[in-house]
Amino acid sequence: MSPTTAIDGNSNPNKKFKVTVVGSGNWGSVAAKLLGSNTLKLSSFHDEVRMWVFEETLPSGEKLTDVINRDNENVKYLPGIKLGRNVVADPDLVNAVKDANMLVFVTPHQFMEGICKKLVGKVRSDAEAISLIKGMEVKMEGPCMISSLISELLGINCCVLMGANIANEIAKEMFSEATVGYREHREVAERWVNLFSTTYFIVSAVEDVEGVELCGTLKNVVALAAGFVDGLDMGNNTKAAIMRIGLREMRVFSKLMFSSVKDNTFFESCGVADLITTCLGGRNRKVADAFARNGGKRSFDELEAEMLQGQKLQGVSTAKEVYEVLSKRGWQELFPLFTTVHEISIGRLPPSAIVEYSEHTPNFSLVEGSAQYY
Ligand SMILES: NC(=O)c1ccc[n+]([C@@H]2O[C@H](COP(=O)([O-])OP(=O)(O)OC[C@H]3O[C@@H](n4cnc5c(N)ncnc54)[C@H](O)[C@@H]3O)[C@@H](O)[C@H]2O)c1
Ligand SMILES: O=P(O)(O)OC[C@H](O)CO
Repeated sequence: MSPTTAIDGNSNPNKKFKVTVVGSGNWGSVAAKLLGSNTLKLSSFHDEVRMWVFEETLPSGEKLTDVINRDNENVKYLPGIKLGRNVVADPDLVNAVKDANMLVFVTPHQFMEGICKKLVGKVRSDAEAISLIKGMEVKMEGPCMISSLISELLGINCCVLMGANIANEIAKEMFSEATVGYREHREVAERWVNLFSTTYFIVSAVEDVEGVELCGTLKNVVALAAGFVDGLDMGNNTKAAIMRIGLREMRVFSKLMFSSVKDNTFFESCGVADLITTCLGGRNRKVADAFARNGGKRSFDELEAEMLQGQKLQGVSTAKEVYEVLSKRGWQELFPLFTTVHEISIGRLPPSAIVEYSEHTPNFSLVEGSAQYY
């Protein structure tokens, strides 16, 4: 960082950063609230935070955007919490991003490719992005992290922010931590840390975009396994074992995909802490619990629609995406937990298989970037 650069990475005292949040679900709305309260306090940011809303009509016949702007509350995805008057909902994606030089992406991962394609050529060339999205795409060449999708399609740098962050708790300003992952540009990471930090939301930065993003992405698969265990009333020891095995598979998978991934990242909020909170209190765990209690007879799609009222699970599609990567490489046996979670979620195996696979689980370690048995 140069000596003339301020703590927020702004070396030009006349330049003000303008923030737009792309997404307005449960976490998207909480992020907009948190950012809106900070932009009012930080002199190098414009007060207004624009929030792109995927427009929908409420049962009352009103548009969600109109209700958010009138009542200052996202009544569908974050009821009971005021967002702050400087958070402005906008149903027009291109209009929402056009003036922003700090773009916060926070939608379910399955919608991001379509969103990015609509934004090609529409964002400022000097914009910086951050992704709060836990998920990935799988292409012919292999996995494509959402931050890479944003960077490649929009031609802008993209950091990530992940952590033990159940949105409804942060909305109530309960203490938690998060991790920013960045590549090379420390001063940009510091600007994001400054923009997100509050007394109840403690953010730190590590130079490991892929490690941070894969932690946030893969823990959702382990959360499904934890939910199956809960739904089968298997107890705390079993759940702890699933979390340990899951963490190990997260680390091995991440390091096989990106040799740059650092072991220490797994000890940050984005790693072990997010795994724990998701396996205790997340939506993936909750719906997987119901799936197991129904003996796998009701699909995840059906349960998601019934239990989450429009909110989206990330774990089921991530388990499928991870499985595609594993099967292309012939690695299923190296990742028995990830493989079994996918096979249970599509009904190929019963929920009880979540512990049965362990009888023939190979132990493995990483030696010079490749998986080896030990
Ligand atoms: N909710 C949490 O506690 C939490 C915490 C940390 C990270 N995350 C991550 O943040 C990301 C966003 O999750 P969320 O909780 O804000 O969303 P959500 O699951 O609460 O809401 C779903 C959102 O998707 C939108 N949507 C529906 N159809 C769409 C379409 N066709 N195109 C675009 N958008 C559409 C809805 O309008 C809604 O805003 C996910 O990757 C999630 O894993 C969530
Ligand atoms: O509710 P989940 O399972 O989508 O998890 C929410 C967050 O990712 C927890 O950090």
